[in-house]
Amino acid sequence: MKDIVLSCDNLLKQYPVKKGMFNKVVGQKNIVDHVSLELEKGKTLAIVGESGCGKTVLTRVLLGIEDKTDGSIVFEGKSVDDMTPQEKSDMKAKIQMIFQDTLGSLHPRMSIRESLEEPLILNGVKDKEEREKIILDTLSQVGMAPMFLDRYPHQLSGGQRQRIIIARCLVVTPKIIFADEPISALDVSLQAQVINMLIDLQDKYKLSMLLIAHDLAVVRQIADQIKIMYFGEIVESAPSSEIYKNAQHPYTKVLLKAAPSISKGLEDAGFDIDLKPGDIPDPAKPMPGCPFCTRCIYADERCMKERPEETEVSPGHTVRCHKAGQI
Ligand SMILES: Nc1ncnc2c1ncn2[C@@H]1O[C@H](COP(=O)(O)OP(=O)(O)OP(=O)(O)O)[C@@H](O)[C@H]1O
Repeated sequence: MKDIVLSCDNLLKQYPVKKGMFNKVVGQKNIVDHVSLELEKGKTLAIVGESGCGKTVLTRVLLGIEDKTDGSIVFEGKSVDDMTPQEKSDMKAKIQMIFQDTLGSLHPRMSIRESLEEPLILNGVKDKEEREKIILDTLSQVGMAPMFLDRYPHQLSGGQRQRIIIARCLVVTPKIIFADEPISALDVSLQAQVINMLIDLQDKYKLSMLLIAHDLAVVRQIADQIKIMYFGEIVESAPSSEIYKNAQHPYTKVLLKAAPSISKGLEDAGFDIDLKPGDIPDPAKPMPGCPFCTRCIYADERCMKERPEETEVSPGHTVRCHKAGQI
């Protein structure tokens, strides 16, 4: 049986559409559009989609930084709607976040030791010696020497800072890590190191990971499950290997083609498709059909008029596309 640590069902996040000099609210736009997902213990779920598709808003709502408009979120078997404020704050402590901006994620005037000590103090670890022991243990887990403790963020390289940010998450023994583009700001040579380290740490601590990325190459090595997000919706969802071998949605195929390291040799498998010149729809002006139809080379009249339902093409592989199986 699956051990689900965090899930959401039909999650909806709307923002008001404002107009005119007085910012009058004239409607609502769906930014996270009825998203459902399950995060399993010790596994990585990747959400992949281009900039602006709603990935960050989804993580903010899941974390409780922003309120959901509708739908449900369940953490360790309990709905967040039924949680006391204390339970909500315990949940937040068990979910830690890694961002891509390594410099902005650490306080510039705090030494590395202070940065690692702060979450421990906030989590009630009162004994200084105990804090130092946890810090030294965690530092070695991320492959950093104790001499870095007295340095400041600007004295570290991007890769070293990302290790410290990961250590800062780990000191409070989280259950889940949300990683928002954790390696996109790093040099290619460092990317593999950080990904390998995350894989090792995940295995060691049985961490669940929600990995946010705009590139399918980045998540290939680490994701167990991949969800492709477009315009606030999950348009394809499958186990990782299935996405790379048997993608069904044209948008997924475009993303595969855009990742040179994985697109090589895949042309014959139908991944050599391009985008039609067209705009991403405006969330403030919802359209009746498939949101991808303005950029899809296969779109026909039905795609313009009728929103595709989610259909299962094989066990655990779902897609929202009228053309699935035909292209
Ligand atoms: N507070 C807000 N009010 C209104 N619209 C917002 C707000 N926050 C985000 N948005 C809009 O929601 C959409 C999704 O934003 P989001 O940051 O989640 O995208 P993303 O997929 O994470 O992009 P990126 O990869 O660039 O971070 C964008 O169009 C953004 O302008």
